Amino acid sequence: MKAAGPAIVLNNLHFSYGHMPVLREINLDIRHGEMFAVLGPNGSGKTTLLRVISGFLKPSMGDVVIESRSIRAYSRKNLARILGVLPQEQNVLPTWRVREFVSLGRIPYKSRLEFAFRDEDVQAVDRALEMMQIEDIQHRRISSLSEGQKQRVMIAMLLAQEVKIMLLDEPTAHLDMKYKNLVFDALYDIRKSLDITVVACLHDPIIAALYFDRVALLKDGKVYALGSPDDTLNPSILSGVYDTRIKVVQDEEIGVLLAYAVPISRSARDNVNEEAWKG
Ligand SMILES: Nc1ncnc2c1ncn2[C@@H]1O[C@H](COP(=O)(O)OP(=O)(O)OP(=O)(O)O)[C@@H](O)[C@H]1O
Repeated sequence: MKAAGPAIVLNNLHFSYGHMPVLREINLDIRHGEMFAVLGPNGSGKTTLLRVISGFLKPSMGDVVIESRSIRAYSRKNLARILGVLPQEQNVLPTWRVREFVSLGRIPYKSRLEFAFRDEDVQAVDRALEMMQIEDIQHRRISSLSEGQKQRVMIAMLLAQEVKIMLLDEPTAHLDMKYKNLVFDALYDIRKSLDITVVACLHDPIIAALYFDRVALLKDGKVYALGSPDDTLNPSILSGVYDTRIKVVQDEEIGVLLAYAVPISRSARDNVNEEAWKG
């Protein structure tokens, strides 16, 4: 049954590393089953925001509410049954085999006394391997995989964990175009069928436009814009966030806005008025 209220609420969230403020006045409600993208320039606070939402970092002020309860009220194990994190940097023992690693997603369902795998655990691992199309490499060691294959293994582990909320930090950074879409197509489908909420930090506004319901654009640790991809991924907002010239074209076939930064060398060559893009 769907829980009442949003999946995640951030109330007046602030975070500082020492004396350096990184997140300021963040107020967000993220709905159940929503695909929610966080975009923004390097250093704008995206990873820090995910770490605060995951409970890895404690906010200096404000609160994180997960499924209507403050994150402070959860034990680590209970939180791990609801929320799974794919960090940007993964420390994975290279000697693990793919299937063993994906099976770690079942640990939050085990007690200290019972570690045996039941049928439901085996099925969850099989489903996760299939969704990420990595059944054929399930017996290989992680150290022998390409970066893109490793990334799919990491996501499969979260799928085996059967979490309700996935926090993904640049989940497809190492993937080629085909596998980028494979990962987001899979996430798009499973969040619909399993009502999973996906929050992902991204650098690619095209992926945000293709797959995500809403986008928060961060700048200097604050929410600069929030709304649907159509409302936020426009040249005026993007140019303001990234402080460079952004062009947006409409894809007629799939009806989404595709945004990209215009190379400065090309702007100069085409004699573009450099002030015009600032809108
Ligand atoms: N462990 C840390 N200690 C001190 N400062 C940090 C730490 N981690 C990040 N910062 C600083 O906090 C700010 C936000 O960093 P964060 O990694 O959250 O940004 P980001 O938007 O995810 O960047 P990127 O797009 O480059 O991954 C940056 O100025 C960064 O240097």
